[in-house]
Amino acid sequence: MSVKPAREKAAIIGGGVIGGGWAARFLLNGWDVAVYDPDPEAERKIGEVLDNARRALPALYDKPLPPEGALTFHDDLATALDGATWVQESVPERLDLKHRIHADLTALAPAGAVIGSSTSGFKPSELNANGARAIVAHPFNPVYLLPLIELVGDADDCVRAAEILRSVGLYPLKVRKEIDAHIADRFLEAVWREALWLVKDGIASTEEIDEAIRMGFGLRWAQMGLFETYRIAGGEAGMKHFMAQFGPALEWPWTKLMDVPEFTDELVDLIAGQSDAQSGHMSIRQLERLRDDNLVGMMRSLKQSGSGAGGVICAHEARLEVPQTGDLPVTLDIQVPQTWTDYNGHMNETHYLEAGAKASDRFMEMIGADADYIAGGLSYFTAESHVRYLDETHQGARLQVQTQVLAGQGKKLHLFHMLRSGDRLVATVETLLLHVDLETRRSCPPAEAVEAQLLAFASAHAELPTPEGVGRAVGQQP
Ligand SMILES: NC(=O)C1=CN([C@@H]2O[C@H](COP(=O)(O)OP(=O)(O)OC[C@H]3O[C@@H](n4cnc5c(N)ncnc54)[C@H](O)[C@@H]3O)[C@@H](O)[C@H]2O)C=CC1
Ligand SMILES: C[N+](C)(C)CC(=O)CC(=O)[O-]
Repeated sequence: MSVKPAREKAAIIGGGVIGGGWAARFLLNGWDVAVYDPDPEAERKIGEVLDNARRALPALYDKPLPPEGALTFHDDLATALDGATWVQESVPERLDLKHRIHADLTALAPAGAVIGSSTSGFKPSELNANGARAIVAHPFNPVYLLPLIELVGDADDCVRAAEILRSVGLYPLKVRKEIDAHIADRFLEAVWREALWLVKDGIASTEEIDEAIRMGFGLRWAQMGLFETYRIAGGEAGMKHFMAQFGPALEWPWTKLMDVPEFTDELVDLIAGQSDAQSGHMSIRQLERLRDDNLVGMMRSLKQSGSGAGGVICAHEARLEVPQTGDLPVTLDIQVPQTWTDYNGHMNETHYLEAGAKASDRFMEMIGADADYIAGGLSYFTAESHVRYLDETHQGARLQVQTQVLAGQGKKLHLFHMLRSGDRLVATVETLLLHVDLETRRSCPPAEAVEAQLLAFASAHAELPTPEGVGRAVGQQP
């Protein structure tokens, strides 16, 4: 009898904005999560973060995440920590408070557990000044979507932590030396400081500053960062030319450098007032959902090239399984992202074909026509597709595709994809693919091993009834 392995457990100490995001990241990756937070509102707040996470994180993937773990709340720290593999402290950014909490965590957490701190700026040597054993595991909001975790501290603990973080789809970046505010918050601090000056000096409003970011360099940074972007900006002459041209500007008075505007009531009111005028018509949860839908759309695009966060999702997706049920292979199992929907409030027509195309790609992998095979110069091209739209499906719905081989001999591969949402058949995509030589760009027979696997599917599927709708032409719909 096979014994199901026990689920891993994470203890979340402090369940606010960041602790809630960590809880969602672990839960949606199948971990049990125990939360310790004295705030009586913590359960409600985490519930709301979790609702937003459920509509966003699974929509990044073309495979389902593991079944959700169990979420529990505890008044007693020892119970929350019992059996935890990962302990994440996310209490407010005050060193005295962090010292008290880490003394307790070091005493009570299981000896083998990683103890991470979400601190935005404290160094491990500061956190551990009284003998604690934490590493910095600094996340980015929303933790359930953004992959970066800056790891700072003991080398062995960071190696162990990195493997766990990768298993839940995160991207650990080991910071070589501890410094105040790690790597990313050094930038964010500089940008924020300059922005505060621009508002205080009446140069720009909060809205104009946000436009200056999101209409320009913000778009560039998500896919290439700073240095790769500037390499291109140097033109054919490259990075040295870029530095020669723009380096001297660092000496000019472009920035206020280290001066920080004084946080007077007047400045705080000015910024808060402009921010209300800019975004006050939406609640924080609505803004979070808008942000998440945009992030999911952008991150799904980055998957195409494997750039930046897109590469992290691809690597995590390769570790996920598509559960198989029934006589036909399940070739796609996804949660419909918001960016697949349209002004009619349902999944847009183009994405039914996209789902069919992804199912064809997956079926090719199943018969051995995978990335290595394609790199070897052989592949399939789609020659014809027919989509029947039978029912609606919506954002957040689970969409599963099962694929029947109608014919699979020689150069031809004739597939019938059935798209289901729950027990409803919402579309069929019938596709004819031709095997091609990528050098001559002409059709040719597949390699023997691929043909053998294809024939095995084809003969098994020939025993099954022909699905309703096969061979249907446009206009024949009843
Ligand atoms: N908000 C952000 O954008 C980011 C914050 N961080 C870091 O994450 C940490 C937490 O920040 P936020 O989540 O923003 O703060 P928050 O104020 O939203 O949440 C803090 C939570 O800790 C709880 N708490 C207070 N004392 C506690 C105690 N003794 N034991 C257990 N829980 C306790 C509070 O009730 C609250 O729910 C900070 O170290 C911060 O620097 C890191 C990345 C981004
Ligand atoms: C504002 N902040 C310093 C708490 C921001 C971070 O630490 C990271 C983030 O999510 O931007």
